[in-house]
Amino acid sequence: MNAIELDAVTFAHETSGMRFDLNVAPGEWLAVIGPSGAGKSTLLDILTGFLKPESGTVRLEGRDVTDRSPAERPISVVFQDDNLFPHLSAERNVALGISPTWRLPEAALARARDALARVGLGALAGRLPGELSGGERQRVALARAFLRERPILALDEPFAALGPALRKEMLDLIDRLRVEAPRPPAIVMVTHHPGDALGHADRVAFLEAGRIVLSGTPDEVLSGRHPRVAAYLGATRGSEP
Ligand SMILES: Nc1ncnc2c1ncn2[C@@H]1O[C@H](COP(=O)(O)OP(=O)(O)OP(=O)(O)O)[C@@H](O)[C@H]1O
Repeated sequence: MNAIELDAVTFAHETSGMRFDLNVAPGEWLAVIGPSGAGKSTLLDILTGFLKPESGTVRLEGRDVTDRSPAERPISVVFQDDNLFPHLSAERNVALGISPTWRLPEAALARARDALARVGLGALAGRLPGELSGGERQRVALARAFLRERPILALDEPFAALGPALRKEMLDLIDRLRVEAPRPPAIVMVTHHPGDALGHADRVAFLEAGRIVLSGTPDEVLSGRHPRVAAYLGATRGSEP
């Protein structure tokens, strides 16, 4: 059984039509790349349930969730920013991932502290998000996402605001959290940095004009043998740090 199946899913914004067919295996890490406007965010929004497709089926863990809201789907999402409640400490933010109640039980807080220690933030568990750096905030968001143990993790350019060295650190952290997870989630990661996939993702999907044009191992796709991918890589090279 696949973790994710998008079957003939269509969606049209005012000027652009999309159609996606995609399978992601349990525990597989898929990076989604492609030019601006290709449909990467739309694909993720359909997967997470923020957009409802016009036709087709979204199946997660074998269950048809096409009409289900984001909260009803077995997914955690980490965005580029605004993942955390600004008035709550890091440990409370993480604990809310497993115990969404106002009066957090001590057991949930203890698990949250443990999760923060595993991402190197044990000493900062009591800080508010505003008292953490951008990279630290994303560590908190990742700690929460992995603690929830949802079968699917959607990453929407989570490290776009970070410099290349920090991005690499974060990708390494995901590698480690995957290995340590009782059941590693399937990951779909939208990124504007194709190089992020190398050494981390299992597969890369290249999107253009609302279609998945090519899907393969990072080495295959990023070799640039496909002319459309080569054109995209050529265009991004100038901006790739
Ligand atoms: N709310 C909207 N209303 C109308 N058109 C939209 C809307 N959101 C996206 N689009 C259009 O749909 C297409 C795909 O947009 P999408 O945001 O999915 O692309 P993307 O690959 O994520 O782009 P980027 O890399 O710039 O974030 C684009 O042509 C965009 O202009």
